[in-house]
Amino acid sequence: MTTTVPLIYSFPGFDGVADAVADHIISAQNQTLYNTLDPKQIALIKEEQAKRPGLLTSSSTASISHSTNHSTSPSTLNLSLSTTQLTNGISNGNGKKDKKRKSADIRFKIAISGGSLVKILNQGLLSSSCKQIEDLIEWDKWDIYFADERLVPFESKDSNYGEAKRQIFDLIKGDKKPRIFHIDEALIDDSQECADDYEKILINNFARKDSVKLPMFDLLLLGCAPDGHIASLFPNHGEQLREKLAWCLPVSKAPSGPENRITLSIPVICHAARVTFVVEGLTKAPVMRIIMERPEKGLPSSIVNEGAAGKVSWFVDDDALKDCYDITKKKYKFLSIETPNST
Ligand SMILES: O=C1O[C@H](COP(=O)(O)O)[C@@H](O)[C@H](O)[C@H]1O
Repeated sequence: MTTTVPLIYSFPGFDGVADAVADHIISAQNQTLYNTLDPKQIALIKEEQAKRPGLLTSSSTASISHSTNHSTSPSTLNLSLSTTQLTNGISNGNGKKDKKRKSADIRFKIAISGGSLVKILNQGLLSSSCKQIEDLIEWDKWDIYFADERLVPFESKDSNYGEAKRQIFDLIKGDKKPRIFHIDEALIDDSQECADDYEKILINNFARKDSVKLPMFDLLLLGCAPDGHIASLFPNHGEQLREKLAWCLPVSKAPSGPENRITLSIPVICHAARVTFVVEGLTKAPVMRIIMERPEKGLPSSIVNEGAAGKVSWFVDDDALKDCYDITKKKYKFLSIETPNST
């Protein structure tokens, strides 16, 4: 394994991480939906879209998404386009314009993890002192997926979807809601069936007509546990870490937390447009040192640092970085919201 250096942003504490992660998410959202971070340009595009609802705003890669009964807010067949650019039409590759793809169809496709990340997202997106955020997040253009799920009932505190619902989705004000793609709770007793079913949702949404080798999330948010697992990929589960084909894997005998789970595979994680790790707290200091200074140990996050090189960033507080000496920390530059006091 070569040494690949990801971007490491460090912050004095939890609030600083939460504010920066919120800014990072909004920037990914705007880049996906408008292909720009410039608020004036975004306002202009929105104005144009309001005047001409059919305006095409995107080109290049198109993925077709179709909501299934797994989405909590089903809607109609939908074409979603990943890079945006104001244009009057989209070339279908033969130089012809495809009139069907409309700006309103572009979705921000994000996958989130469970665990401590959920609190960070609650703080950064919904409880921030920065009031601007409410106006900047376009929840109704989000498709939210899960990087992994623990196979327990949704009402359990161990359920990633359950906790995200209680701490994020249920607290979104107004009627503009995201579409949420979670596992089928009826399948929690069979991890293989549950993983296959979730993979089908991904295939349906990312590859219905196109032959797509891997789904491409616009943003994938990952945590990292003290034992080094990310999503539900555990350090000593070699077979899973080496998986090349499957998008979604069943996990049994997880060494910490609920034993049975499903998880996105390493190739899917590495294929995302942006892979972002969010880690805070003293308990993470030992594992952060191994990840940052001993990549040859091959922890799951080191595999991702390498496999998704150039797209990976880490948002970490000073406690979690306290044992890392041989790293270059970057100061995070706010791109979409005003720099809050916490950083
Ligand atoms: O089991 C899990 O743990 C990881 C890390 O959680 P954290 O609380 O240490 O941040 C989490 O990312 C994953 O989604 C979850 O299933």
